[in-house]
Formats: sequence, C-alpha cells, structure tokens
Amino acid sequence: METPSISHLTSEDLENVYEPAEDSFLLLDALEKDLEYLREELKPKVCLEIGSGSGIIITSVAKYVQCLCLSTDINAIACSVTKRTASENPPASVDTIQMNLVDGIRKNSVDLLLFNPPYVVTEDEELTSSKMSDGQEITSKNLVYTWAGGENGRRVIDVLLNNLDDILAEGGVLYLLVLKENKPKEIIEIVRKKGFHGEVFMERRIPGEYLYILKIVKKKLCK
Ligand SMILES: C[S@@+](CC[C@H](N)C(=O)[O-])C[C@H]1O[C@@H](n2cnc3c(N)ncnc32)[C@H](O)[C@@H]1O
Repeated sequence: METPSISHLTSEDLENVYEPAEDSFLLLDALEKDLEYLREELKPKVCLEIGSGSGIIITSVAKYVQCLCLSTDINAIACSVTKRTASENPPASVDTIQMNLVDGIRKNSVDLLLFNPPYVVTEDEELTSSKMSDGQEITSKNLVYTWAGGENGRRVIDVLLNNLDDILAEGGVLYLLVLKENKPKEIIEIVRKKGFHGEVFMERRIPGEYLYILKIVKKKLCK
C-alpha cells in the first residue's frame, strides 16, 4: 500500500490537526498486513475511521479496499483536512462528518472500524478543561484532544468499547491502536467477556513508547 500524499498540508493545517506519526504508520502497516483478509474475506461494505485527523489512514483504505469510506473527527478542521487528503489522492473518496466518536452512525452498520485514539495517560482535568462547548471550534489551543486520554489513557477508548456491539455489523472488525500504559491485555479480556474475539495483531517499540494494534472481531451469530 502506497502511503497517501499529505504534501498539500499547510503549516496552519499542522497547527490544527494531528500530524501523522509512528502510531499512524503502525495502523497503516497493520492494514497492509491484513489487506488480503480485508479484500477477500471481510469484503466490507462500510469502513469508518474515528478521529481521522489528517485523513492519511481512511484515504489509504479508500484507495485499496472497495467500500463506502466514512470518517469522523471531533475537530472540524480535521474533517476538512481529511476531505482534502482524499481528493488529493484519487480515486479515494471519503465522506467526513464532525462528531463525537460515532454518535450519529446507524446501529450495526460498520464492517471495518479504525481508531488511533487519544491514548496518552493524563490527568482527567486535562480532558474536561479542554471540552468543546457547543459550536466552539477546536483550535490549535486545544490540540490536546488529539492525544490526552485521561486515566490510563482509556477515557475515550472505553467509551468506544462500551458501544462497540452497537456499532459493528456481525463479523465486523475493529483495528485499535493502544499504548502499553492503556493495558492492552485488560482490553482484550474486556472485549472477550463481551463475546468478541480479541488479539494483539501487531506491536512495535518506538522511542519512549510501546505501541500495539488490537484486532477485535464481532463474532457472527450462528444461524
Ligand atoms: C492520535 S490522533 C489520530 C489522527 C489520525 N487518525 C492518525 O492516525 O494520524 C486522534 C484523533 O482523534 C480525534 N478525536 C479525539 N477525540 C475524539 C472523539 N471523541 N470523537 C471523534 N474524534 C476524536 C482527534 O481530533 C484526532 O484527530
């Protein structure tokens, strides 16, 4: 998989959205490793990336996997940057919506779900003090949204996990990036108890951090 070009991003864009880093590239590498499974077995109808930032990941999926590609981000600027990234990388086509996690997504509609979340362990106040009030645009001052994860770096991740059954279609799969401090083994236990299949799909040591891609699959109901 060729990495989508983001050379169109201006310095102003990069002050307002998350610049792709090792975590973004690990998620891309995981998708590349599983490309055959995605294309030949999963054959998703709908792929959704939560928190698309620059759009590098969902644009890559849109280029290599035939499906409807959607993305959300809580940051309106990230949404417009994602749209530009897709249009700069034809034939990628991505529909982008500003929203919190998956608030407006139809139940059990997502076959392929991707999330590189805000995972850094921070004080919870760091999250609440940066909360977006209605209608207020996120700016460079609150880029904290891109990384601050609260206690165990799990505040946003756990909200998603609690709603996963409602989001994923039967047989649907989530690729989730987490950090060692987010307690990946505990996450796997939690999803297994909820009836999902969960595994560490990839891991990588980078300076100062240890990153994992968890692959979580909603099992198909036996008919
Ligand atoms: C670590 S960045 C990842 C950006 C991009 N996906 C990548 O891998 O380069 C996390 C992204 O999630 C977005 N985000 C944080 N909290 C969110 C929420 N509750 N709902 C939707 N997006 C959120 C941030 O604005 C940011 O763009």
